Amino acid sequence: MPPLNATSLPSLAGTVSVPTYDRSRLRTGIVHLGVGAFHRSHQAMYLDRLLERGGAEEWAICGVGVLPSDRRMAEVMAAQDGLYTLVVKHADGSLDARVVGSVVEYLLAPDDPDAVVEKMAAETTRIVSLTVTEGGYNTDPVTGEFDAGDPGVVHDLQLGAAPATSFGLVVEALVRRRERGLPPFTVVSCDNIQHNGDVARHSFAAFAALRDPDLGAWVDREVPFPNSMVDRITPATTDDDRAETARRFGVEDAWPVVCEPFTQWVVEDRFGLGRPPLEDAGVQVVEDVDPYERMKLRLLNAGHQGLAYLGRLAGYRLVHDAAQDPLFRRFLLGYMEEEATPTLRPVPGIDLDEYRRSLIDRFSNPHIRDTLARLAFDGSERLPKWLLPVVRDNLAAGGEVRRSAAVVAGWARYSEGVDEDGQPIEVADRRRDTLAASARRQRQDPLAFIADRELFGDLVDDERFTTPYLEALTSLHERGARATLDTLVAQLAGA
Ligand SMILES: NC(=O)c1ccc[n+]([C@@H]2O[C@H](COP(=O)([O-])OP(=O)(O)OC[C@H]3O[C@@H](n4cnc5c(N)ncnc54)[C@H](O)[C@@H]3O)[C@@H](O)[C@H]2O)c1
Ligand SMILES: O=P(O)(O)OC[C@@H](O)[C@@H](O)[C@H](O)[C@H](O)CO
Repeated sequence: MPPLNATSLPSLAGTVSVPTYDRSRLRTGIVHLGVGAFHRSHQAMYLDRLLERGGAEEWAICGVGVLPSDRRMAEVMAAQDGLYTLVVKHADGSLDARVVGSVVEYLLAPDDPDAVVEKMAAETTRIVSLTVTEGGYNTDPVTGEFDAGDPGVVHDLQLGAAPATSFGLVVEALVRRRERGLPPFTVVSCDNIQHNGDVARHSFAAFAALRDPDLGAWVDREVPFPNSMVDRITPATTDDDRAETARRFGVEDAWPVVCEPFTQWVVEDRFGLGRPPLEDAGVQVVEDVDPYERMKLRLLNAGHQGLAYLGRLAGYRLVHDAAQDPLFRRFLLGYMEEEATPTLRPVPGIDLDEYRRSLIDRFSNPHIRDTLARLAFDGSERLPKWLLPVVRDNLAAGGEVRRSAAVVAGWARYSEGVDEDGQPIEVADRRRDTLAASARRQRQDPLAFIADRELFGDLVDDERFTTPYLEALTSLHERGARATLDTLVAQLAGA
């Protein structure tokens, strides 16, 4: 079996769908920072669809790895000429595979930061997009302020330093464009953050202002940052995925990507230098993305947080196993119906009953084999941004918060780093040490975990939250996750 690359591509056409467009004629119009699993299952897939239809030849993608840990991706992209296999896994076990051809270049910033800056500064680049995770915006979880003390930021602000962060790279490219009389590109964040464009604007303008206040004001004023809502469950690729891609589709791909069938991208129509005809690929281009992103982050992503900690404590490792458990289904649906949905705005064209049910079905797809560990990664960047806004809105409106409080208590118990069988839990979080220290104190001082005001603000002062939180935490300590959920679900059903 030949390895996947431009030369072997024609020979694969019999076993897998491959690009029929001429990749040698494509031009790069988009530079994407953070080419991970999600970019490859989502934005690059939409662009591949457009390229297949024709008429978007100037919108091919140059991928960029910002971190040294992107080296493996750089090697694979170089060896495979940017090609990779996207394997869609349906709930009935059937698979579709397609070799995606829209990523035509890849640059690793730590090797050559100037090449990355020049690529973004080039006149042909009209969009810079990002999937650099929630933590990649370097903001305080409660205040939203940019962290000027971050070591990468401090480094990038030194005179003459080669940029090593997204902020340093993007702002330097904007500076060069401005000096050359070129208008700024549009920055499109595709991360799971409410108002991701506004957050990106705030962070990039704050960094630019630290270089020069006038530059900060210019970025804030002149660079378009549309908000977007993005959705497609995409787990990390495993060796089994590689083997299955070879066996089922005859493709020897060092880094395929697997995902669910569902996909959605809703983006605001604010592009300074034009955009691809995204609608033709099924993207919803709207005036205001807020209702969509609120719905998705508060139902899907906060729902994921509900599974991540309590599911792991109850002994599960895989998302679908927890989601198929009737107790977890009732708990999750209850959270979605009674706590998240009352905080949403009407969402054009969406039946929320149907949306909630479809989420449970999506979580239950056994072939995705998504892990609870992936959902629990960097909880300190996620839970405060997805679940705590639901709590705050409900407290303000006199609404229900008991299930949300149980999820937060689950996170607190999980952060102790030991499961209910006494086995270690690998807590992967940039604040792991702080979380572990406060979680370890909570057996004596039960509010210790949520006393961290950087994460929880003033929630610790509100008895309407602390009372159910303490009940859940005590029950998790004394009776475990299952019994805690059982009681809560029964109580709330009778409420
Ligand atoms: N995987 C999904 O199901 C999914 C779905 C919707 C949205 N997303 C969004 O995409 C993001 C990435 O998910 P993924 O599955 O591609 O993860 P991944 O781990 O496969 O890739 C993450 C990429 O982000 C880069 N990155 C991380 N921190 C960074 C930083 N501080 N600066 C610059 N680059 C940084 C990594 O180097 C890597 O290239 C998520 O955090 C989320 O916001 C993911
Ligand atoms: O990717 P993260 O870390 O932002 O969040 C974990 C999951 O909730 C998330 O990846 C979902 O699978 C995704 O948002 C579905 O579209």
